[in-house]
Amino acid sequence: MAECKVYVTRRIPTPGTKLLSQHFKIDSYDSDEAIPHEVLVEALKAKQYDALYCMLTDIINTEVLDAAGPQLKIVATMSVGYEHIDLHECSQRNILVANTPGVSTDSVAELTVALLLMTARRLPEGVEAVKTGKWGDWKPHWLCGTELTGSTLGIYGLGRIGFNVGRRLKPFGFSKIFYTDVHEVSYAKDIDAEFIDFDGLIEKCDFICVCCNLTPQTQHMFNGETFKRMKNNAILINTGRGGVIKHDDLVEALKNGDITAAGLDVTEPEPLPKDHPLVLMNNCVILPHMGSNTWDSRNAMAEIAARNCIAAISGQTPEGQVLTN
Ligand SMILES: O=C(O)[C@H](O)CO
Repeated sequence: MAECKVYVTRRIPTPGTKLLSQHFKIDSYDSDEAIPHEVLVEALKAKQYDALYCMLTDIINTEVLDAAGPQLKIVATMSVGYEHIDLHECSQRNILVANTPGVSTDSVAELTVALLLMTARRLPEGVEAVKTGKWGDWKPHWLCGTELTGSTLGIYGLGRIGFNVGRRLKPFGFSKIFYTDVHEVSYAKDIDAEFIDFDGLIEKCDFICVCCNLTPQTQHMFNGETFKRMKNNAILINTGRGGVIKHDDLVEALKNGDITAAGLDVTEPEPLPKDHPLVLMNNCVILPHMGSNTWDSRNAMAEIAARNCIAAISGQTPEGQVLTN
């Protein structure tokens, strides 16, 4: 049997390369930076790769798939999100699509809790004050934040990550946990979470954690109209996808006091320019999309994406197969 070939769009953690090298001849973009789209297209042309191992920064569209050619069996992304891949086009061409579910659940859930606490208790402002010599005498009103105890928590998207955020936050003593999803899920009872529609979620919750994927249904669900209906004391946390929030509207909502604060690990666009109004606001805490940045998660993600490629060339169902139709 001819040797199978994979194109890898970035330097990846060693466990992924090790596994791939047992089954494939590997070509890769030898950089820690994202491959420019036109470079990816050129790299794939006439090379007859069996597998394309990509990242969430690579737009896998018709142009890329045309360049890869009809022998391509799989697009395996080293991410949970797969909104950068044209699923319809892959399905038309019988190309499998696979992601890395499960292995970054804990890391993203942990970071969501950290971001919620950072935002609620204004920790970045405190750290900044110490570093810049603004820590003066103790003052009754200085840097007061919001307590979690007794508040209502809303989780938008109770998948693996949303559930694990709820599980970690429950011991903080929220008076009630609500969740909104496309339908009710039985495991919600393990964290005593109550199903509620989107209107109820935004009107009742003091904290809302966005933990969903970006889909046509979730895109810009948090917009000017939504913010006007949220509680003025509400704090919005997003570790799902930036596109779920309309950022220009969030700027206005934070300025007008429609909501109190926001904590974002994902933004639209990414990276957010350093002079973006949200970056300059004290009531918005922004992290550079680092939810899955732990060695455990990244090594596991690299490995599962490699296993997905191997499954595809062995005629097996990849464990992270995404349904494309
Ligand atoms: O989709 C994912 O896996 C994450 O957003 C990357 O950290």
